[in-house]
Amino acid sequence: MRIIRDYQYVEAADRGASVAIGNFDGVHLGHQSVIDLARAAAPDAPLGVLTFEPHPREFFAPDAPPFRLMGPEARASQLAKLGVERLYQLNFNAQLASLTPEAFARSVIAEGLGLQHVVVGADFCFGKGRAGTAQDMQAFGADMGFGVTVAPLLETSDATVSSTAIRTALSEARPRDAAAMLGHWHRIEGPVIGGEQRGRELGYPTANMSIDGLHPPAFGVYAVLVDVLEGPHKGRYQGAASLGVRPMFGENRANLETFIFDFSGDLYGTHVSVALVDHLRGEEKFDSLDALITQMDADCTRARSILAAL
Ligand SMILES: Cc1cc2nc3c(=O)[nH]c(=O)nc-3n(C[C@H](O)[C@H](O)[C@H](O)COP(=O)(O)O)c2cc1C
Ligand SMILES: Nc1ncnc2c1ncn2[C@@H]1O[C@H](COP(=O)(O)OP(=O)(O)O)[C@@H](O)[C@H]1O
Repeated sequence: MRIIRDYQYVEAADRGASVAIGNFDGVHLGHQSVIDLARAAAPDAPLGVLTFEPHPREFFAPDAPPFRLMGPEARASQLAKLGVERLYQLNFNAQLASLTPEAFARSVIAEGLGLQHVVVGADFCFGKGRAGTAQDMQAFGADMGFGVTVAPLLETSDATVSSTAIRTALSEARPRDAAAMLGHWHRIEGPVIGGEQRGRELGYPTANMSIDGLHPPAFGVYAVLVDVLEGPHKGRYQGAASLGVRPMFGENRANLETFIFDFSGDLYGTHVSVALVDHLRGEEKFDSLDALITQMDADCTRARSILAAL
């Protein structure tokens, strides 16, 4: 998959694609069906996704609480897994935000990227003031020479699949419900960072990861699947992770701390991906470190049996 960040000066090989447009936060089942429509609309064209970075909501409200399900790297790797060959990840800035719907269709889609076909969801809005609708896109396509498919909103048996519904499920400690809408586990990805070096003393060294900039799932202890994505320890593991502020040890910045079963080795700086499978309990402040360790032993036993049953 090639990532193209500018809609001007695009190479010939990166033009003529059939593209799904949107933010693709989470790359959930609805997003996957939109991508399938882009593939079906022009099977011989390069398959693409047109998205924005930062997320337009982050651009317009930079101080709002973090809401994203994934960062741009995790999104790109998830899209690549679906067979996307071109990721047009346009820099969302004041200039792009100021384009009218017609100027966006002409300058970005028709002329800049030379797209052959675009697929948008039925609720898609675009251009300055979000004034353009999916129907407007169809009219521009007819006029400017690109095909347009409007994808219906995907529903599961009980709800419309949406990034918002997935955020709610994660906030309410229902990671399996989130996974049912995502079509994959919700994952937190990034490099392992240093902590207080307390874990090894407790007998539970934990690979720590930042959750800055991400929608925080419910705090507490989770059964997790761990993919070490690179380096000598690359592979799939199981574990138990604590997500939150660690009330045993004062007020801390929320992060994710993962104890990996049957593992020893140095993971600092290594990119890992942690999938939240089940929420076991909330974070607690125990009377003693021994009480915490006893509870961690129980958490790990329970996580092992949950993960063995997957
Ligand atoms: C399975 C598990 C359960 C945990 N439960 C709690 C908890 O209930 N309360 C808490 O304050 N910290 C909890 N933690 C976080 C540990 O306190 C933290 O990982 C440990 O202090 C290591 O910190 P360090 O990585 O900065 O060295 C838990 C960690 C794991 C792996
Ligand atoms: N089973 C394991 N699970 C997680 N990390 C481990 C494990 N064994 C060794 N490590 C290494 O130990 C580090 C965590 O040790 P810890 O004492 O908790 O330090 P820190 O406070 O820096 O996270 C991890 O980042 C990783 O490099």
